[in-house]
Amino acid sequence: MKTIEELQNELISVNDELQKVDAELEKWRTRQRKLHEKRNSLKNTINTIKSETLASVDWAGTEYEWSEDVKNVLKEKFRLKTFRTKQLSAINSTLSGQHAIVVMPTGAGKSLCYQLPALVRPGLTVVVSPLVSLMEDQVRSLTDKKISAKLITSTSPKEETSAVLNMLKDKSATVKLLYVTPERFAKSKRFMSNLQKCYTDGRLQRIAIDEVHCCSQWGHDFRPDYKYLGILTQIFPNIPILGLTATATAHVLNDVQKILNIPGCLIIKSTFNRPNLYYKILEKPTSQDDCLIILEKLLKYRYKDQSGIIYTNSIKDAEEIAEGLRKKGLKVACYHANLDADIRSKVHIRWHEQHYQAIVATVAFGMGIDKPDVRFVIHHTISKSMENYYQESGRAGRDGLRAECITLYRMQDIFKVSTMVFQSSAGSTDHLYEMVKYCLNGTLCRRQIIAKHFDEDWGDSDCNKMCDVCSTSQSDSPKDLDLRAQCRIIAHILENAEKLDTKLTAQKLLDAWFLKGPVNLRHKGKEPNFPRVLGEDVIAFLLINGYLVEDFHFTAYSTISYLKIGPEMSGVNNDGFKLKMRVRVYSHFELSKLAPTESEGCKVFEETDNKSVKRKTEPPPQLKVKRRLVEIDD
Ligand SMILES: Nc1ncnc2c1ncn2[C@@H]1O[C@H](COP(=O)(O)OP(=O)(O)OP(=O)(O)O)[C@@H](O)[C@H]1O
Repeated sequence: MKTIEELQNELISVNDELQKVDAELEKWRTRQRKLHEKRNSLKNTINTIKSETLASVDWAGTEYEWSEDVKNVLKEKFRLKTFRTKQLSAINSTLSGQHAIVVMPTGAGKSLCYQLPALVRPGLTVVVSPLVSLMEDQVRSLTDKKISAKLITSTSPKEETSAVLNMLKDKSATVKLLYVTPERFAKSKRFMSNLQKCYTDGRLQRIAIDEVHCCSQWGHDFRPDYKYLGILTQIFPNIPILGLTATATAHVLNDVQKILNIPGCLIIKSTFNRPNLYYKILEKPTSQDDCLIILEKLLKYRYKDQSGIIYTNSIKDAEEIAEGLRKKGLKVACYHANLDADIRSKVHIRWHEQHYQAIVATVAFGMGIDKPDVRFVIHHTISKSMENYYQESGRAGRDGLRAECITLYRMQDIFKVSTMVFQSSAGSTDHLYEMVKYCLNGTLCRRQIIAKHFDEDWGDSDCNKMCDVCSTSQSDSPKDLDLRAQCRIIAHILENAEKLDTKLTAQKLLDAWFLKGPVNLRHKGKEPNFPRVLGEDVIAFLLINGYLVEDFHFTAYSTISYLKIGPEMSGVNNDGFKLKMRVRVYSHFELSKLAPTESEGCKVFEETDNKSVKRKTEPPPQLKVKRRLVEIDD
């Protein structure tokens, strides 16, 4: 029998070997991870090249066998004279049998891209849509045009659902468009087997998927049942899929292609520039009462008799502001997820009917808003990302006429939003900081910041003085604030607080920096020789650039964001440390003067039959009222 010493020696050598194996495994795991990353990146590159090759084809031609019919249907059925940008390309590509994703900004006219082809070819187009209210609107509008369209929802009467399901098996049926929710594909066996019959009879023409970004977890409206749509290409081979969305980030588009099993498909993207929207950042006062005075002036004078939306980031704010404005004699209503569906629907309808001038809402007031004459969207608090901001502000000016997108910005709101973002699984502080960058900017065209977000490049003429930066004549050259000394002071304050076992919020840090608050937290130097409001900009600037980081702490009632020294601050005491911040230029803005109505920007691009692109002003389209906004068809 072995001695204990021998066994212990054996144990040591086994441990040594295990350590070596662990190190080896770690090496292989790292290699495996890298190979996975490389594989994904290669796949994405191949898909992008495939998409780009398809996109390099000129799809906007008028020489296709169906071109004459397309022209006639546009005029006779839809009573429209010309196509808007990329509509004809989308129509020709889907009629050619291509799988495609159409990316157009909100209000650009995506619906026509599948409604018109449905009438040019025999058979049925199935449209997947996430909201019952959107489906009802579309079916109503098509029926008005004498186009045969149906929908099935969980609330449709049994006989109606049955009739529609039978229609799928009926070779002589004349229905051209059928609207369903994604849940129908996932949960109704009868629907799927009847649709299979429709397919084997050769009557399924195409599947259009509206708001296709809902497939992706990276999108802003993820809907789990959209994932199920990936099987469609297997069940219905050769049936073209046409996805439509206003979300353009490459990450989401790649994900959507993967989920739908259409990698490398054609992507038809029109510009995201909305030339008729005027973008403006307005200094937000610290007190709610002062905020109300600004909002009152805007609604009473600048947007007198005009319709709009005020977005807040909490139900409490929405209720307080609506109440405050009502007390000032304004006709506004509140909208948030805690209200009953009936009340929300009533509020929405009355706003459409111009009974309310504005809706004070949380972002629950979102997808499905199709009021063309929204002349202003005011953000009382910043959005949680640029993507969200673009979608929310984009609800203004759908009629192509001038509208204003105003954001009230103040440093304190960063932390209101970051604590919410930190608690939710979907958001990210990186995305929020992009939004903060947009607000802190006072020298670069706001459109250029938005364009960067969508991988686009817009020049001065694309803005045409339709943002506060471009419309302000900047006589003095921009000023840079040297932050070397101030950074050292801020780092010192935070180090000292840590020694005292004290955590500092941004406000407390500002206090200590401006020699206010508890004496033991202050520094020994002089107070900064600039106003505190510029100090707020400095703190925000340091935060979004990694010199400061947020440290979130939970209490029983809330989440608090404290500030800590960030990784970029490590070199602050080195001789070579340099840091400058461009000082914001505040533009003039008349709260009490009627907003301008005319501008070059009030034009929308149109794609004509002969492909030349020209500008044209449109009359506002008819009002459409969305009934139910948020139901999910289950
Ligand atoms: N070629 C066109 N000429 C004039 N008006 C058009 C044209 N195409 C669409 N429209 C009108 O533009 C408006 C917006 O269209 P639609 O609802 O399809 O937009 P959308 O891109 O789907 O927007 P959202 O993303 O908000 O759903 C509608 O009133 C529609 O009638």
